[in-house]
Amino acid sequence: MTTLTLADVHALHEKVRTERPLVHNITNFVAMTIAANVLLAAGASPAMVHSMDEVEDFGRIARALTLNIGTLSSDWIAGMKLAAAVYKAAGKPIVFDPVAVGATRLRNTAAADLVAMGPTVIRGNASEIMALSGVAGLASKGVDSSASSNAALDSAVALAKSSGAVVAVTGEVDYVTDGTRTVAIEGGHELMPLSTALGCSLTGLVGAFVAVAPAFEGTVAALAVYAAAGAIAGKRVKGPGFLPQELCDALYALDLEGLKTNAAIRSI
Ligand SMILES: Nc1ncnc2c1ncn2[C@@H]1O[C@H](COP(=O)(O)OP(=O)(O)O)[C@@H](O)[C@H]1O
Ligand SMILES: Cc1ncsc1CCOP(=O)(O)O
Ligand SMILES: [Mg+2]
Repeated sequence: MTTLTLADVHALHEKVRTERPLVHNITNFVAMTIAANVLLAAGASPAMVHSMDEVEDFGRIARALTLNIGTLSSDWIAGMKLAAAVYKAAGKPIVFDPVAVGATRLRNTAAADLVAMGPTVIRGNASEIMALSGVAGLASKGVDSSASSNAALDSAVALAKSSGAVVAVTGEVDYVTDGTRTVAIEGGHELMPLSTALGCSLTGLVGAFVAVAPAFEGTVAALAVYAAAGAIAGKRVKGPGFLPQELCDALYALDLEGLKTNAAIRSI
């Protein structure tokens, strides 16, 4: 298998910057502003809209949909299902972020239903990917992971096989798998989990990349770009407070040199 190179990743980032794809995000209240800024800084165009009454119209103009169950309620679930059906019918990519799945019955049922609708990509932390793939007896800590991404790799592969989606499990090392091919992406910074909504924002960024590239390559590229920008930002800050702002500045300025110095992709 030929691994995506960092030059390929940079070319896809330039494609995002040139095409500026509109990404429709039904995301949580915590992430809305941070994720929108991440998408803008990386060169895409975000819309953070969740009304059921606007799904059909946005489905005509947006190039990808992201669904995030972070601040869930019953009416939002109905809106997400409608949106998933509209984008699926239009043949446009859907990225699903199963925030805190495993913590409540509402989330477990909603996540299972959304996975059954056939998302293009599922992106979550280790605990979420393990819970979604059916690992029993997990103690959920809510939105934060209590496991390493390495421990979730088998679950990610199993989930990719059972769902047909490309699965990205993030953490100290990120992994992307379609059930057959698996790559690891290194980079990022240990402060990233201490700043809220950076995972949710990455899910939005995956939406932008899969709008302009096939699901597996687009997901790897989005994670590599984010890993490099996260590493650059982490070196600039004194703590988590200004990390989102530095991350946006790093995404905005990211070039091939910055990618090569701060991220790595390897086949496993
Ligand atoms: N220990 C770490 N070292 C480097 N990067 C990390 C670390 N933990 C998380 N990240 C990065 O933070 C981002 C969010 O991942 P994660 O924390 O797993 O998701 P979530 O915020 O949904 O829990 C990803 O880009 C991931 O690579
Ligand atoms: C803190 C919090 N509570 C509900 S959603 C949310 C944001 C979670 O963001 P992330 O999964 O990117 O850490
Ligand atoms: Mg998350």
